[in-house]
Amino acid sequence: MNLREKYNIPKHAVITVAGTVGVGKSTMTRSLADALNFRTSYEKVDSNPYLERFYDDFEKWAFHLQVYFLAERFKEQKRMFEYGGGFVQDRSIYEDTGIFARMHYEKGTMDPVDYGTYTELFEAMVMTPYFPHPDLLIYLEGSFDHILERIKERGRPMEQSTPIAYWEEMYDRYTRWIDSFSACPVLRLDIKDYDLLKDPDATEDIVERMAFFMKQANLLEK
Ligand SMILES: Nc1ncnc2c1ncn2[C@@H]1O[C@H](COP(=O)(O)OP(=O)(O)O)[C@@H](O)[C@H]1O
Ligand SMILES: Nc1ncnc2c1ncn2[C@H]1C[C@H](O)[C@@H](COP(=O)(O)O)O1
Repeated sequence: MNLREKYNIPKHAVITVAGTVGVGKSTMTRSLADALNFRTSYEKVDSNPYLERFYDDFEKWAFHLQVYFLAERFKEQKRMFEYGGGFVQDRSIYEDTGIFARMHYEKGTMDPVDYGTYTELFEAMVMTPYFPHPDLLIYLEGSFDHILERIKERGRPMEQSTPIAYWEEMYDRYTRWIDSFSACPVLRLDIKDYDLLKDPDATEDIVERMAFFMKQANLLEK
């Protein structure tokens, strides 16, 4: 019996892992998907044709990158729908608009006309009754220093050369964003409370917490 069956997690659930850069979303996505026997949906980093150019010149590439991410996430949404769920997804589409696009617009590195076009496109595609929300969003949080340490440890060159102020701004925005997020139920996990890389029991503890949370929210299989 896998952990999904043991804890009655619905077979068709879509679980999204959210949080700032470097907090541990991809690692959590992999562990949960393995434990639940779910498929994964990752965001494209290595094969993303705009990401490095974007980090080199925010103003020039912000719009291209946002449209690219929006298209990619929408395709993934379609794929998850076609499989009928049973997915763990690395980052939500809501973070693209609520954190990244908005931050670049408000900090002056995304043109206001581009931002308007992007927002209209996002709303037409996502803010419709036909767009299914995840069943659960797992929000990973931790201290800024801990997260910065992880960004350094992972060592993606384009992120190493980005000023720390950028990560600080993003961190603060995430903290405010999650407090008002209401598109689906949110389970918050503090990264100091588990270590998926060193503790073999950590994943089961998290699945158990998920099941407890989903039971309170009436989301479990009967
Ligand atoms: N639970 C964990 N315990 C210890 N280190 C972790 C944990 N999760 C992630 N890491 C490390 O932190 C770094 C960022 O993790 P990653 O999953 O790539 O983050 P994200 O997808 O949120 O950007 C990686 O070096 C990863 O090995
Ligand atoms: N929507 C986005 N706009 C700008 N940058 C983004 C967006 N989504 C992801 N990113 C960046 C941030 C990181 O450098 C990589 C991957 O994110 P991660 O949180 O490490 O999975 O892409």
